[in-house]
Amino acid sequence: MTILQTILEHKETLIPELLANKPKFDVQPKVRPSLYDVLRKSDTLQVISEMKRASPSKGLIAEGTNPVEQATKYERAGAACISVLTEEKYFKGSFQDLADIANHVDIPLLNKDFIIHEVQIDYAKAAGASVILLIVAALSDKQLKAFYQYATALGLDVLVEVHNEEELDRALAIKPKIIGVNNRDLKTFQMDLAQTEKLAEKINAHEEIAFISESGIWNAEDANRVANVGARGVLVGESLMRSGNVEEALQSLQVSLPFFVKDVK
Ligand SMILES: O=C(O)c1ccccc1NCC(=O)[C@H](O)[C@H](O)COP(=O)(O)O
Repeated sequence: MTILQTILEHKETLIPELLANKPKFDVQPKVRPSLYDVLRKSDTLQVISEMKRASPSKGLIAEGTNPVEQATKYERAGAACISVLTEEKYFKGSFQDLADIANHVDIPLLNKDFIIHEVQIDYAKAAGASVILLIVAALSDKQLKAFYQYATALGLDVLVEVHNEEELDRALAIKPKIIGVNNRDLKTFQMDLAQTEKLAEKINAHEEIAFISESGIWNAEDANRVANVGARGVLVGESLMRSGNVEEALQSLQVSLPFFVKDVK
């Protein structure tokens, strides 16, 4: 069984618990900028900065990190969006992390989790997220479409994540506004920025899509590599979590976009 299957099986066991408890968090209502607009209006590569304590591929990364302090550092350094992992068993995240961060930052907030049921979208919204993640590899076509529609009806942005061309074709069928190419193969953990390069042309044929590159971004060279094929943003976890100077590390990734077109009013 792959780690993705293991995570999804574990998620399934949690759904009855989520359904039994109405999502309730002490979160002040806030209107956040749309992630889509931020990506489309900026002429530098936008950094979606992740609160990531641990991962299946790397084990512990930064276990004792205070999520609000980390998110505040990201916001001050100019992050476009904060990504918060809420999966507990493998990533040591929580919805409480998300809710706490929501009360302390004003930029878009992505709930990074493995969504397989609509109730998880209710939790994301209740805990203050303005963006959710749908992983194509984890969903049937029917689920993908239904969850996309459900989330957008709730006013959430949706990041649709793909890793290969077959997943990209399935994603394009629902006409998403934001696509993320994950450079990490979630089945083998193999990392290759070439995935972003391989899929870029097909994504760029859809002018209205804002496309980002996810995982394995460590420095300006990586950032330039994905910006050069049309990515408008990067999703970065480990390198920022491990950095002794978050501001410097984050700002080194904000490279100029070679093909910038300011097309959103
Ligand atoms: O990070 C993992 O090991 C992992 C394993 C299985 C499924 C998902 C996983 N990560 C989620 C992510 O997509 C990343 O946290 C995110 O893109 C940031 O990646 P990185 O900058 O490489 O930490």
